[in-house]
Amino acid sequence: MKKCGNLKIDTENILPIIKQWLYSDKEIFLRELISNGCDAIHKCKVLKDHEKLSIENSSFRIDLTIDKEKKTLTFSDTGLGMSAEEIEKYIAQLAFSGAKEFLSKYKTEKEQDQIIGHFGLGFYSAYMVADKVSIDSLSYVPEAEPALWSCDGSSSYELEKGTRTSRGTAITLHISSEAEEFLEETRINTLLQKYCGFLPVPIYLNGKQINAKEPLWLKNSADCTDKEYIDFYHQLYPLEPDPIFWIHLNVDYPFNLKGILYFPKITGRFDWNQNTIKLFCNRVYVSDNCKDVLPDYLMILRGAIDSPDIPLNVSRSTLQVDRTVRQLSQHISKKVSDRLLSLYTTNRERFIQTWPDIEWIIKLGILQDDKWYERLKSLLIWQQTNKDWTTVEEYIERNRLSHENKIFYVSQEHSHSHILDLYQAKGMEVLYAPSPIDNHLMSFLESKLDKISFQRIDGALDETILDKTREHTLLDTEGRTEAAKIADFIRSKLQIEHLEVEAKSLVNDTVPALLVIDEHMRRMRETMALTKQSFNLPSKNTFVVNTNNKLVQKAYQLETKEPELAKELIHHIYELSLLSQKELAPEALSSFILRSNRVLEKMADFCP
Ligand SMILES: Nc1ncnc2c1ncn2[C@@H]1O[C@H](COP(=O)(O)OP(=O)(O)OP(=O)(O)O)[C@@H](O)[C@H]1O
Repeated sequence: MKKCGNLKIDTENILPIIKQWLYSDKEIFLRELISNGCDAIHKCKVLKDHEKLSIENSSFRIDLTIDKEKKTLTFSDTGLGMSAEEIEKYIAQLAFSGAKEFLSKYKTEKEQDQIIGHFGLGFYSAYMVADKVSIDSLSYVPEAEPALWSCDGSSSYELEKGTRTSRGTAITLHISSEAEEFLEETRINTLLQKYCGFLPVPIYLNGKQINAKEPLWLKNSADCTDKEYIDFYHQLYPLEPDPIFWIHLNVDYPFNLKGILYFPKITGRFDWNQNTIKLFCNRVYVSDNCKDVLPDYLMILRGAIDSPDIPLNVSRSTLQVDRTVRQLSQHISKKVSDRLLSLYTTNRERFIQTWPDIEWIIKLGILQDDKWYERLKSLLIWQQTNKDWTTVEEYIERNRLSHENKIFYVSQEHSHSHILDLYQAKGMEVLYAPSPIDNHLMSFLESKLDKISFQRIDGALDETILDKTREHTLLDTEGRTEAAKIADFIRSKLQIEHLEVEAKSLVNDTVPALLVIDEHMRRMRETMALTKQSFNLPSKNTFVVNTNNKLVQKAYQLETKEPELAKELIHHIYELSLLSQKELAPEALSSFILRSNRVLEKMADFCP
């Protein structure tokens, strides 16, 4: 048997569902009721434009009044009002939005953009905080009768002749005992600032106006001064230092979007998961959750985005990710990259100054988004140890003859100084790569750019820091060079498993030794540490002693007369190189200090 039917809703059950599940936060009732008042006023303006109504714009306002004794909160607007029939049609019929009906009658693109409601449910959010709600309304239609509707949250309501004498609607919430916080003026004031601070209609709380300012994003960027941008930033984030620069967004096609994005000054650590951009829909604050509207690497930006085209769910607090959202995200990414490029090309000095605040965005974007990489690869700059700034391409070009396609770097300014001395002795350029993301970035660039490789200055023993003219190449009777014998001697004194030992002629005599840490293994180890993986990678280190260094030569000569002291010295030289390369384990520090004292005592013995 085949049967067709219509789904039925049991009205007894629908209100509890709205109360408990539809809205994430109780406070949202405020946004919903004010939005309704705004819509009602906007509709009046449309009727006025269509010459159906003659009134002064100055009469438009929404008033909130708290009556603590009666435990009521009243929203009164001077909008178009409702007749008894309209209340039955729009309010008593759930999920029927008068907004849609109105728009189909008076439809123009402009008006569509400005009406907030469209689901036909928002009014019922009042029952999250109220036991009973009444509506006293007078329609704009000449000779209309006021209507008074009230409902205690059950499925029945009362409708009678109202008392209102002026056009508009007053909605009174009899606040429930669990929601008495909403009878506090300060609480309501804070919520009004948050949700309604930028609404186009004046809103008053107990007679005081809340929202005096037009949102700056609506103004033409050519008419905004720096001061206005900075003041607006402080209005959104009162405790933050001044932003470094900003981008004014204004798109009409293929979607409608306005907003201002700020690059914040980075102070201390920042949280990429923190939602800091405020999302608005027709000037109503919707959420701090801009995830998906912005790519991850831009989550650190601040500011406001206002778009009627962001597809919100019924509760208006989360978005549905669809094609528009993805387009929006790509558009914003393009705008931000254009801004960075223009700063780099027009004012490289300022770009460099702001680098500490923007480098994370640029680098993370390069790793996460190929289009971003293509657009911004030319402005990825690195500071050199001589304090100049360079791009990889410029570096490669300058050093083509001395070390083709190889880029030398150090991770930190104050570590590796003994090795840096060797490079500087040969006038070689070394970059700083201090941030934790640089490891990934260098591996990424190696995969993108043909043949280039990054090498930390202790990542391999580069030919350029060897002095071949002073190499000990003479063979003894057993066919061994002096350097090989020194290496054997060091190995026998250290006796450290898996540690390679070499003796080389280095360009700078004052450096006794250095530790060569395999570049590839070290990067893997650091990545694992960053991602908190505990797998213990074997290290692949080579201890290189300098055959031109006096201390190394002395220790070698001491072997016959004072073998114990020679051993102490070699261990000491080894641990000093670990220390200067930040490789000395914390638990080895106390034995290092004890040995230092013993060695110094011995030295003192030699003094007269
Ligand atoms: N203050 C008001 N003045 C005039 N009409 C109102 C007022 N409040 C509500 N209405 C009418 O009741 C309808 C239903 O309101 P409700 O808040 O439930 O849904 P909505 O605003 O249409 O959509 P949404 O659920 O997206 O907010 C509105 O579309 C409007 O026609």
